[in-house]
Amino acid sequence: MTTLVQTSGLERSYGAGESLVRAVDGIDLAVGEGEFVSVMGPSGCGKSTLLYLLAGLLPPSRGQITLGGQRVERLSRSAWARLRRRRIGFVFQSYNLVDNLTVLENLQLPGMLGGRSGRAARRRALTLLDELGVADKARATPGVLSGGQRQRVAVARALMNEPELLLADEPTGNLDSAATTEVLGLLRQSHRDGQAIVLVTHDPRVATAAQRLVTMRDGQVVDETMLTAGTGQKLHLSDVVDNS
Ligand SMILES: Nc1ncnc2c1ncn2[C@@H]1O[C@H](COP(=O)(O)OP(=O)(O)OP(=O)(O)O)[C@@H](O)[C@H]1O
Repeated sequence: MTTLVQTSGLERSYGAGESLVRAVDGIDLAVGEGEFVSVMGPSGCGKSTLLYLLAGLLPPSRGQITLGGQRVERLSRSAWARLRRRRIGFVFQSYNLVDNLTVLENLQLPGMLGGRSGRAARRRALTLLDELGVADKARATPGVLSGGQRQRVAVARALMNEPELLLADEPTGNLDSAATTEVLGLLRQSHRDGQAIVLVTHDPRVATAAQRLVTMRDGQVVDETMLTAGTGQKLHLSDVVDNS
């Protein structure tokens, strides 16, 4: 498998002196093209920080990040923003949709920022909304949608520019069981279509949709388990008990 993203000695601290927190403390992680990796671990172990570092939303304190063969850890904010628009999709637990835009506009905008014409962005947005089962909500604003529908829209937005890497931070954290199943189905389908995914979750059911489970503790990777994709067959849930 060709490596898509790789970190080496990745570190990120917050604060200084006695209040210094080593949120990510020396992580070497490689994710292959089209690979689906989930990350679990107790609350505060650095999962979100790791994801934000991979997205260039936070600069590392130390270490390297290589994306598609390019060293990216020292890119400027604006260079990261350009790179993210083209190559990385991000799904947040709290959806982060723009409330005063319609669903269609929420997708069209990043599509246009990613280089599509208004018409092409609209076409792509409508196709995605259709594939993700929320086409009938295109003209609604996010406020009238259920949590599950909002997260479908957020996944669609993340996929607008056909990113090589989809990063998802607790995408089902605010959803009930039925909506979790729906969003998980979308991620699985997207992975079957060749999408590389790194997913942070507290939910073992969600984690086992991946091909590989990475367990973190205290800012470090303490275990990596290969899963039988989507079945969790090789996973012993007692090994990944989430203490949060
Ligand atoms: N902006 C910040 N300033 C200071 N400390 C922070 C900041 N963001 C995170 N931290 C600290 O860094 C550590 C890792 O936080 P992070 O949110 O990455 O963990 P997490 O595993 O994602 O937690 P959770 O599962 O609760 O979301 C925690 O101790 C947290 O309190």
